[in-house]
Amino acid sequence: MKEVLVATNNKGKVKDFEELFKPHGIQVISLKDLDEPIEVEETGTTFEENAILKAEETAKILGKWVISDDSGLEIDALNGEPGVYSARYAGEPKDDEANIDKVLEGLTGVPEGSRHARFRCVLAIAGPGLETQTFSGSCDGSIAFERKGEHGFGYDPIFHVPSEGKAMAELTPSEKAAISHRGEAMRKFEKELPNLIGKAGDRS
Ligand SMILES: O=P(O)(O)OP(=O)(O)OP(=O)(O)OC[C@H]1O[C@@H](n2cnc3c(O)ncnc32)[C@H](O)[C@@H]1O
Ligand SMILES: [Mg+2]
Repeated sequence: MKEVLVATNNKGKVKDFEELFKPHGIQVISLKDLDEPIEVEETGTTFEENAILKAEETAKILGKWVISDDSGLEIDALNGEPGVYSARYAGEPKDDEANIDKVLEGLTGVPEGSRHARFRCVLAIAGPGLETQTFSGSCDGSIAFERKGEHGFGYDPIFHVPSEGKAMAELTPSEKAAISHRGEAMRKFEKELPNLIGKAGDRS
């Protein structure tokens, strides 16, 4: 496995995955690199359902193993919103800045101690001859009052990471990989990697 197809159209996720696969010498190819667009409808009600949908549908279309990622932000004071709707919280088309504005407005008047939130991520791997597997991770923090930092994507500028004393967007890619929801899911996936490479070898 010298390259891996990640079934995502999100450039920010692609960068995270490049950082995560770098130590394995594995190159990341995403749906953005394909000639034909693939956009799987995310009709599930959980991160796990959507991750499986994206991985299985894309694997069926391409006829090879793919990894997908479904993720989002859960804010306690907003009863778990935006959750599985994180990408399009402020409506179509997907707009990270508008999503952040909507979260900050929703939390108007909510004091510092009541702004707990968590990022969640479920990775799924699916493909020919493989039983679909999932790996999950989460990252606890709180929603800041304003944006900080230039790294990352999505809600990173307003997600305060207490262990680092910084916003997620202030962390370098390798610092984010070490503590993020995607990093945690990825480390579980890594444990399974030797088995998966073995299975890939059996098929060739
Ligand atoms: O479905 P794909 O094509 O992978 O791309 P997407 O952006 O639509 O991805 P999701 O459906 O999984 O929605 C995840 C959203 O949650 C947010 N999100 C997920 N992980 C994040 C992270 O590490 N940092 C900041 N925001 C994140 C961000 O708004 C994403 O658009
Ligand atoms: Mg999506």
